[in-house]
Amino acid sequence: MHEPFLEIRNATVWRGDTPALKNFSLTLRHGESVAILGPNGAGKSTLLKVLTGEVRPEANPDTICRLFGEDLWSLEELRHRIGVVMPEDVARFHPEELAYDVVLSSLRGAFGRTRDMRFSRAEKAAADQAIARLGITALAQRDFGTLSSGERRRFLIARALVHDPSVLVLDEPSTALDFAASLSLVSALRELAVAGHTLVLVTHHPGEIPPEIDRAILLERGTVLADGPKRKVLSPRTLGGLFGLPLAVSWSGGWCTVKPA
Ligand SMILES: Nc1ncnc2c1ncn2[C@@H]1O[C@H](COP(=O)(O)OP(=O)(O)OP(=O)(O)O)[C@@H](O)[C@H]1O
Repeated sequence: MHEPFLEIRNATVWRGDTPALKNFSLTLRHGESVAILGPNGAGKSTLLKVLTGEVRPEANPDTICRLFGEDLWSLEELRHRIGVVMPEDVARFHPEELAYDVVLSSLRGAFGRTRDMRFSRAEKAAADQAIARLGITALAQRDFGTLSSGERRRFLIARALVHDPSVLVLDEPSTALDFAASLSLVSALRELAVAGHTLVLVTHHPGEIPPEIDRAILLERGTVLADGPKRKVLSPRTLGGLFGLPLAVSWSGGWCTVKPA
């Protein structure tokens, strides 16, 4: 069994006055990509924020929260171990930022390059490599604001990969992408999974979980409703109960299709 990079036991996580995760337990391991699903407000983004060290559970004697085997961690160190792709990050860059610098500035934890930032040859090579992996080298000298939504999303993934993290976290990566851009994004994710990255994919769409991700975790009101092989978890009964709709689920080549029953 691979080492866990996230171990949470009996954790309650508050967001303002809301217990966004309640008595929550979950283990995620290197080498096992997962898809996390659940209705709006179920706690998916909160779970990702625990994983990226941005929020912590309430301190209780029986609560455990370990990231990469540590009870305490530095955000700087986590940044090297976890690549994070949040669609809202697109808006953090000036439209005239060079697409290449969107990727490169990740090495300084910055959202854009300033004049005084200097980068070594090795750092530039890491950016070139991440950009090449996403197939966007030809776009790297364009202004970020002139790229399509799908192209910008690819640059955000390259930005997340520039540290060569073992774990890549993606929060609803296909939001606002058209059909073709979503398909192309999913194929980029498949390549990353095949290349050995562990993906943590939050999605509202069972149909975009690639065959390379077998484990599905369903959240409901801050708790884990179901966790296991996706064919078991994404059943008409469980999904239908969660969303309050009669649903039909079919499978083909590791892909899931959900329709009204
Ligand atoms: N900054 C905040 N302040 C107060 N409450 C918050 C905050 N962030 C999240 N919450 C609340 O915590 C709960 C879980 O929110 P979270 O964003 O984790 O859900 P989610 O499953 O990611 O939802 P969605 O699918 O809508 O993105 C919700 O009830 C939400 O209103």
